[in-house]
Amino acid sequence: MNDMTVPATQRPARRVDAASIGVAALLALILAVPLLVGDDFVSHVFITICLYGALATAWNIVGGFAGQLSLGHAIFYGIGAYTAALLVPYGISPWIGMLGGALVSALVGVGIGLPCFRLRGPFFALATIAFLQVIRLLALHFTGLTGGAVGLMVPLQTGWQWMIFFDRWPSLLIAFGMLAFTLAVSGWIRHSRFGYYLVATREREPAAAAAGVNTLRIRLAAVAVSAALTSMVGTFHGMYLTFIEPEAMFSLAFSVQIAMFALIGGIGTVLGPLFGTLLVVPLTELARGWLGASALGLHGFVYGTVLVLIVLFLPDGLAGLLRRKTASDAADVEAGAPAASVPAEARPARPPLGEPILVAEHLNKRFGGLAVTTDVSLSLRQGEVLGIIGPNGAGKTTLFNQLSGFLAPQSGVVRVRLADGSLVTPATPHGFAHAGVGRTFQIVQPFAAMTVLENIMIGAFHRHPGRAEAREKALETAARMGLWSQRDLEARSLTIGGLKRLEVARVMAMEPRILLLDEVMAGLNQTDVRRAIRMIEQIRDDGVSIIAIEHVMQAIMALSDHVVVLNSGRVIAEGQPKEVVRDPMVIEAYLGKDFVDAHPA
Ligand SMILES: Nc1ncnc2c1ncn2[C@@H]1O[C@H](COP(=O)(O)OP(=O)(O)OP(=O)(O)O)[C@@H](O)[C@H]1O
Repeated sequence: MNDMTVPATQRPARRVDAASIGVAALLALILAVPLLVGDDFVSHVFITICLYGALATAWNIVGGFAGQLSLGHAIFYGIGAYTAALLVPYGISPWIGMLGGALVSALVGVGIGLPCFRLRGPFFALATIAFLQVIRLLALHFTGLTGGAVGLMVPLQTGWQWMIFFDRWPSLLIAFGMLAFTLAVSGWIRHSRFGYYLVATREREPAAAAAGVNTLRIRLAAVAVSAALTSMVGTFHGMYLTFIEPEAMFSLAFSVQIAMFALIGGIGTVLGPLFGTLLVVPLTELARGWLGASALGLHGFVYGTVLVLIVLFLPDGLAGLLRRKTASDAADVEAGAPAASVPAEARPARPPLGEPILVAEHLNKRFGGLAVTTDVSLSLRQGEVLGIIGPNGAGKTTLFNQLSGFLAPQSGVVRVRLADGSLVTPATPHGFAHAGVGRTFQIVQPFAAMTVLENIMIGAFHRHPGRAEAREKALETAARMGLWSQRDLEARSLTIGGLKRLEVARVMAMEPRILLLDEVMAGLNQTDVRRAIRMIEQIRDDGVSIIAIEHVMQAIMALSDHVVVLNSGRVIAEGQPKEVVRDPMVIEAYLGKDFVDAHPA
């Protein structure tokens, strides 16, 4: 790696250090204030802050990182409380019950997630509410187990073994430990490959799948972790309250409340849920304490007011405010980039084309009555650039979707040769990615909330699971793809040319052996087209075999070793570019006579 990358990799570390000190100071205050004040009510408020902060942080793993707005998280809270409380009469410590509850909750979470993760937006939220109501009704019905509407008293045995104390401070220590543990898990997730994959899946599921992410599995893992953590807090809260009943334990209002803390503090950030809790819980508890029975339900008014103010003035929550501040402090872009590309004359001569590396045989695909690909066969050889051209609606993108696992052909097969020479037929986008096939999308699919570098890291994680190595690979790829100076910008701020390069950079960071490019030059000006042609030549010379759908004939003529022409879903011609453009059928269906007049032999 070039020397110039060293400052770039060190600078964020200093920011992280400052942030870590801030977090440690905040946590120390949360623990120290109630211990120093020594008042029961203050201790109770801080215990509540710790517990709700932990619950909101756990919720945020699914609701924020994965972007799935669950309103049924009380299910796991209730399971945690009931599992431990039901085991206590058998002499089993709640600490053991807590682990059992976490395991049951993780399994229930996966069971609910499997059908629900097929749903999007409000439908997902509604489905989680429906599951919560079913479980609440079941808990009310099975009175022998749960005590039904009458509820269940937790046997009053005190001491660390039973999680019940006369003093407040042991409860405070446990609640604080839960908050710290949940934050540590959440922070680890956010900064690991798992967290990057979750955010990528939230932002653009197809692009994440093309980068090799098994999007369903990653979401199920998130719900399992989130459910287990929520359940652990539920166990302790049940013991702290010493009385549990279905209406309170499986409450919709409680589920909404947890989600709201995260929304107020900053959804999808590690500390946001805690910030939200720190703002709202003291306000509501103090209002309750001061006004007592004269203003029952006032806490709902406080939540509502804070939520309205946040939505109006801080749509990214409190954490968004902090992020804006640190981003402006850190606006320090260095100039210059490592050498981006090797000059063409310095590159070694191209080796002869090798054996077929991707083969499609007799692909047929219909959408209802419309035959979009009919008996399409093609073969890409090692080191080759295969151009696919054809008029709009010819079926080119549909063919690409079959070559990358996004669509299953009704008949026909796609085979990919692995590095060891064996042929496989993957069935899913991540299966194709694992077989070495990378693809771009005709309509660019950036992970908008991530920086350019983080976007490229999503591709780099495919072969470099560690964050540091993925970052190193992404920096190198950014330099090669001419994105060095934009690496710390949010992807949404790039121009169309930059977005197209980012699309290719993300795929190249996966180190694919086969690259499928879907109209990467559409909408580019002449300078950017020439730049893109040089970029693709360089990728080809690095040993990647390429299939490119393109309308820019200048690029097709300059790059392609072989061209396939599609029209109305059928291959109407194929061969060397110079032969194909003179084919009367191609001229009639696609190029037009003007093209031949403008490009005489
Ligand atoms: N999911 C779908 N459901 C129904 N019809 C579809 C679907 N996707 C594509 N089509 C139709 O299939 C045909 C081929 O579309 P496709 O996008 O593959 O063409 P294309 O050659 O890539 O076109 P363009 O050059 O405009 O991108 C079009 O008529 C399109 O409307």
